Amino acid sequence: MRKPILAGNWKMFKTVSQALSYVEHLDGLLADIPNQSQADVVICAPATALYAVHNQAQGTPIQLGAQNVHQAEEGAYTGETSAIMLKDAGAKYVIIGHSERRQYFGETDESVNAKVQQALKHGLLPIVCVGEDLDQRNQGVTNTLVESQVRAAFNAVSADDVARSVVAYEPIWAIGTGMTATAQDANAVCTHIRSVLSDMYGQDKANLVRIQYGGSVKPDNIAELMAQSDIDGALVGGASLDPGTFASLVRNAL
Ligand SMILES: O=C[C@H](O)COP(=O)(O)O
Repeated sequence: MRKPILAGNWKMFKTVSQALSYVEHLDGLLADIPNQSQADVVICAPATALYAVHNQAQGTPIQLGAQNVHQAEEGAYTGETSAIMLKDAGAKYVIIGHSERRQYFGETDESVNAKVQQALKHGLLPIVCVGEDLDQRNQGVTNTLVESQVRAAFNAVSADDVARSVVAYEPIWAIGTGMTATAQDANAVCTHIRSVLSDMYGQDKANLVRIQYGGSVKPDNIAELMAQSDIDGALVGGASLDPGTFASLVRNAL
């Protein structure tokens, strides 16, 4: 049985003071959800707020993730953040290869793979994002594309490391648009992702990997998504920005 993982991706929102007040508020709301400990609740904060959120979240069920990592150990990479730094700031997870990073910052399957390896090397758990755009979906190449993204992301990664990783299936056309894949369509792609992982690492390891769906997930559609066989959680953008909405989403997910 895979533990559900509900991760909020704040993207480029929230100052440190806004982040701290959010965490305090969310902690109080989670306390009212009796079975909340059955899920991992993660906030992927901007780099500037990581350390402060880490401190604020001590002793709460809220776990911390980052939104990006550089693939190098350290060096002259102005503006970048290493896995060592993220770990030091308190991050447990890191989102890698989000479609916004691929689209606006030139990330490729190769850089995603390097980042996955670097994150795992330093004990960060990657949340690896894959997904098709609307043209690709209309052309019927979703499974082919997602398969190549998954194979590339985990190239040369050990089976044990893959089992600790999270994959987020995020159809690009559903991100921030209010358009959600149907739960059945989303699950079909997540099942395909698991079959690819099974082909790469064997069924037992593939069954340990948690696969999230992302793309306009809200409190009112999370339950149906979570009821699917291969969806183990959600990567949530807009609906994670308000603690009340995110807490409702966690409640409805369970
Ligand atoms: O990382 C989160 C995704 O990009 C989904 O964003 P959204 O929930 O605002 O559609």
